[in-house]
Amino acid sequence: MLETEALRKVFKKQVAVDDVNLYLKQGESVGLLGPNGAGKSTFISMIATLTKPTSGIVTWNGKNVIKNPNIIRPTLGMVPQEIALYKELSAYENVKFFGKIYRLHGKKLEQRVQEVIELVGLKDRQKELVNNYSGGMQRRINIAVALLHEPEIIIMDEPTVGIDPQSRNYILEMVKKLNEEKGMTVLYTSHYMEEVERLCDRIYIMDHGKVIATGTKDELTGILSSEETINLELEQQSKVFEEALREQSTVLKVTEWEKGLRLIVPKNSRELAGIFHLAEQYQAAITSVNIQVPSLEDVFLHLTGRRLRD
Ligand SMILES: Nc1ncnc2c1ncn2[C@@H]1O[C@H](COP(=O)(O)OP(=O)(O)OP(=O)(O)O)[C@@H](O)[C@H]1O
Repeated sequence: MLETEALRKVFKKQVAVDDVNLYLKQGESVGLLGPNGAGKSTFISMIATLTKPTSGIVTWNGKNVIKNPNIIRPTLGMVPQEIALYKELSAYENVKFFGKIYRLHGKKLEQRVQEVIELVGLKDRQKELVNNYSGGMQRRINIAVALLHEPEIIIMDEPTVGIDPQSRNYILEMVKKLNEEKGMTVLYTSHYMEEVERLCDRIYIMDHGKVIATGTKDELTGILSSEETINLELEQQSKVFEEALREQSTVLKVTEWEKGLRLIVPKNSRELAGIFHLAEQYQAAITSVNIQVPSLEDVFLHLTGRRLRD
């Protein structure tokens, strides 16, 4: 239904999106996961026909969107990262204003305004000025605006960044409902792996403008089925211990985390005895050990050598 082929955007010499192929079937919820600067915003803004690609194709039901943006615009709802609201107007007035831009009027306008405000859970507070809203409530109104014209597909650009946990949870649940109960197709970008794990049927992992892996969560973590992660909590970080671990042929990767070190080792390698031995040798005090099944974060680490939120 929506497909991109070798979609590319170069700003001067900076390749922001590097020949990305992606597809979304009707009713699917697809996640685009990547760190800041991976090219997610630029990619989706090309799909939403807000940015012109340097090269490549976007099709909607087989028709070329770049040549004719009106093929997709009426059926697409876009939730941008920044808040695009009039702060000195009430939430109700804001939504109504955008409804008129979508050429809704009269009873239909009033009905849709109330439906979307209810959907984002702000019916009781719709008459308040947006200026008095929390960041999370403002995001919810932004989402309401994107839903006004009953789009078939909604594209969300990191809708939970910088907002309170309650609004975050509300937004996640709402996206899930829109997808599962209303059958809306969703393209959701985030650098929080828990969010795409929770919401998305399929995931594209993006880094430096490229898609570096794609699949269901199980398929992606399956990349690491031969490995496991060991989290070592240390009394304090120890560079010599870290270096000694790196030199072990059975330790595939070592990274620091706030409480100690994280190691990737082959599954069932029985590496722990060796690790304790080294810790003793280098006088590193291990306070806790935890072996974890692979997450999308580990997949990202495995593929790039960096953590998603470095
Ligand atoms: N208008 C622009 N002019 C020049 N460079 C740009 C422009 N927009 C984006 N870039 C660059 O393209 C790269 C990808 O940026 P983009 O905003 O698409 O990434 P992102 O994954 O959405 O990250 P973020 O979450 O920080 O927005 C970055 O290096 C960014 O600096």
